[in-house]
Amino acid sequence: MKTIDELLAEGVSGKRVFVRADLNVPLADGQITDDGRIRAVLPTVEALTGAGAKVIVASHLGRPKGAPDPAFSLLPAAERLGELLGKPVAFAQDTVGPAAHAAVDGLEPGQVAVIENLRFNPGETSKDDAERAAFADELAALADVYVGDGFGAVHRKHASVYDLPARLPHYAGYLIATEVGVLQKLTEEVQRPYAVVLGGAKVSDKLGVIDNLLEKADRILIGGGMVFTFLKAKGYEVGASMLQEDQIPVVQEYLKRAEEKGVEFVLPVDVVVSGGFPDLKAKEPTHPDTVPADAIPAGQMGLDIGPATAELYAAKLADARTIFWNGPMGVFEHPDYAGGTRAVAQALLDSPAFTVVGGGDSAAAVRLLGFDENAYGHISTGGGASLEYLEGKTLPGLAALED
Ligand SMILES: Nc1ncnc2c1ncn2[C@@H]1O[C@H](COP(=O)(O)OP(=O)(O)O)[C@@H](O)[C@H]1O
Ligand SMILES: O=C(OP(=O)(O)O)[C@H](O)COP(=O)(O)O
Repeated sequence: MKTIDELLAEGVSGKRVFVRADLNVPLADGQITDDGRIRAVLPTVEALTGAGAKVIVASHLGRPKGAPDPAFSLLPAAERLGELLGKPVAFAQDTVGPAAHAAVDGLEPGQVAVIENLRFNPGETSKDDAERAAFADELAALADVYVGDGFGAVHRKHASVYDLPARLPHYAGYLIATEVGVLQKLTEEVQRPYAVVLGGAKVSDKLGVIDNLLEKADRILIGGGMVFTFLKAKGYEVGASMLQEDQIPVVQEYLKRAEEKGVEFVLPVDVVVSGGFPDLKAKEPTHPDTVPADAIPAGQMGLDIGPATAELYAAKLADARTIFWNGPMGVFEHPDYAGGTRAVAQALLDSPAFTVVGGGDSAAAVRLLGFDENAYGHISTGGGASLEYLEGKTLPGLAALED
């Protein structure tokens, strides 16, 4: 994989450089609540502007449905990027249309333009190779060189991640190089016991990863929205909680295999429930209940692991030598449901293990709950990406950067 240092050595002055970043930051009411992913791409953008490149920064944000949707505009991220760079950043209100071309044509060496959300275009995420290729051709027309630095999206076979680098000279940015360096070590020299903590809301993505983790980890602790498919698989009722009904047989098979292989699955013993999903804007008290994990009342929604579970998980992490954590334990954005995530974040710090926290929301949670991000072994900007990397899978966005 050629890195950006080689590009800089070759010279980029006056060249149009397309930086595929992951600026998929959490937003509340249109405001960025954590800018970690924007800060993570600064070294790459600053090196390029410093060398006189015309820099085009592109990213997805959220999961819009292949058409413009103001709720998912990249404008707030572009503004924040400008603040962090300390200079104005042009913003194009389309991705490959006239506004994007005008913004790029208007760039002087050392200047930056952000184009609108890549996923406003159906070609970006299409499963149809020809449709993705056509969109990649349009993106390629904007630039002379490609720098891949959106680590959080390298597991996606999307036009800007996978097809575009094939059309331009391509290099890995500093973030991708750093992430891969740390995670590679984790695949080669894992100190045991190796504990993996999984939570969050992207349940179908992450359940698949467990198949492979059963071969690698000694202990797997489950929290977040994933919990309820496990509880249901054990025969418990889960009320109105998040549930992947179709995955129940898969989870049952995981539980069986774990027992055969001596891998310890640790599931919640208690759950914090409420009558519905909390209002994350108002953040008013919701008066939740804590109930045993096998007694979630009908109509109640599980929104965090309970305090007994938090204590159990801390104990299960205390003697681990390696811990990988992806996915908040609950709806940490509301103070009533942040306890489990806070407890796990603290348990990682209390343990002597090498600790890796992966994922946009997990990394944001650590910072928003007031923990020192530098106290962890590594904070990865990618959750799904780091999990799939640790599985040993070939990731489309990394393969595309190979020569
Ligand atoms: N029990 C739950 N029910 C619904 N959502 C949950 C639950 N637990 C956690 N979440 C949500 O999961 C989201 C993060 O999930 P995800 O995107 O998978 O994590 P990451 O970005 O770290 O990979 C958070 O916004 C959080 O509110
Ligand atoms: O937030 C992301 O992944 P993550 O939640 O696994 O860290 C990336 O921006 C990828 O987004 P996607 O899961 O909508 O493809």
